[in-house]
Amino acid sequence: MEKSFRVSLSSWISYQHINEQNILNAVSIEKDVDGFHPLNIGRLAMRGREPLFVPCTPKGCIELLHRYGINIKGKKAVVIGRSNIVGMPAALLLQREDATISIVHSRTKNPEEFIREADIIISAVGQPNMVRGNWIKPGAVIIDVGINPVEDTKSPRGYRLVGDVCYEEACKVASAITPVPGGVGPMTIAMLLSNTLISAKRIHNFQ
Ligand SMILES: NC(=O)C1=CN([C@@H]2O[C@H](COP(=O)(O)OP(=O)(O)OC[C@H]3O[C@@H](n4cnc5c(N)ncnc54)[C@H](OP(=O)(O)O)[C@@H]3O)[C@@H](O)[C@H]2O)C=CC1
Ligand SMILES: Nc1nc(=O)c2c([nH]1)NC[C@@H]1CN(c3ccc(C(=O)N[C@@H](CCC(=O)O)C(=O)O)cc3)C=[N+]21
Repeated sequence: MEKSFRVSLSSWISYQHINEQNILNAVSIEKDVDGFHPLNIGRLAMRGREPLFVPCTPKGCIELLHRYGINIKGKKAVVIGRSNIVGMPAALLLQREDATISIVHSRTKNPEEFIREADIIISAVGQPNMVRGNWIKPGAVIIDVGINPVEDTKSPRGYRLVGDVCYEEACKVASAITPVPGGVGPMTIAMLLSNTLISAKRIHNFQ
């Protein structure tokens, strides 16, 4: 009994250890609606190549900029955060749109120096109210990706959601800012549906 338990325990451990890279490599690139497969990310990074799918949250950020008529070409943009799912692909997309980008991360010294220069700010950090009003260039456009729960005893859930940007301060300085909730979050979901539709149409040779 004990011996067989040991054997099954070791196989259980190898089953439970989900390896992110193995999973991402296993997803068929034609069905990679998250846009996380290394081939898709590689194509996103290369000039003259097109990814089959653009990651949903960064795609939603660019869609918001387009829909609100915000010019990206030639603008200074800062992306705060460099994760594989948001910050890095957001920076690649802005660069593809001919912005000049800076990427700020946890090892950046004096992040506000970079942020103050930017015409467009995309923040994907996960730190409530990190970006203050006096870090923002007057007239800048702010896309706040952060979804951060903060304790709020007055809310029925016991918490409320805030972004990475101090909204009350930033809305006085920015020319446009996305709220949290009701900003990028719902766009992510819409872009996942958009990518799923693109995938289905391609698979069925549908226009
Ligand atoms: N609205 C939406 O649809 C989505 C929202 N989110 C939200 O966006 C936020 C970020 O998500 P995700 O990218 O997955 O998070 P990760 O934790 O994977 O990445 C956070 C990034 O922020 C950087 N960072 C951390 N602290 C600081 C700091 N003090 N100053 C500057 N940079 C810092 C990290 O730097 P380093 O690389 O050096 O560690 C890292 O690159 C979260 O709040 C998450 O919930 C995420 C996905 C979708
Ligand atoms: N591989 C991966 N893919 C993701 O897509 C992913 C992830 N990891 N890690 C965590 C973040 C977070 N995220 C959210 C998406 C939408 C809302 C959303 O729609 N929020 C609503 C509010 C919802 C509420 O009130 O609870 C809003 O902002 O209006 C929130 C959070 C996706 N993420």
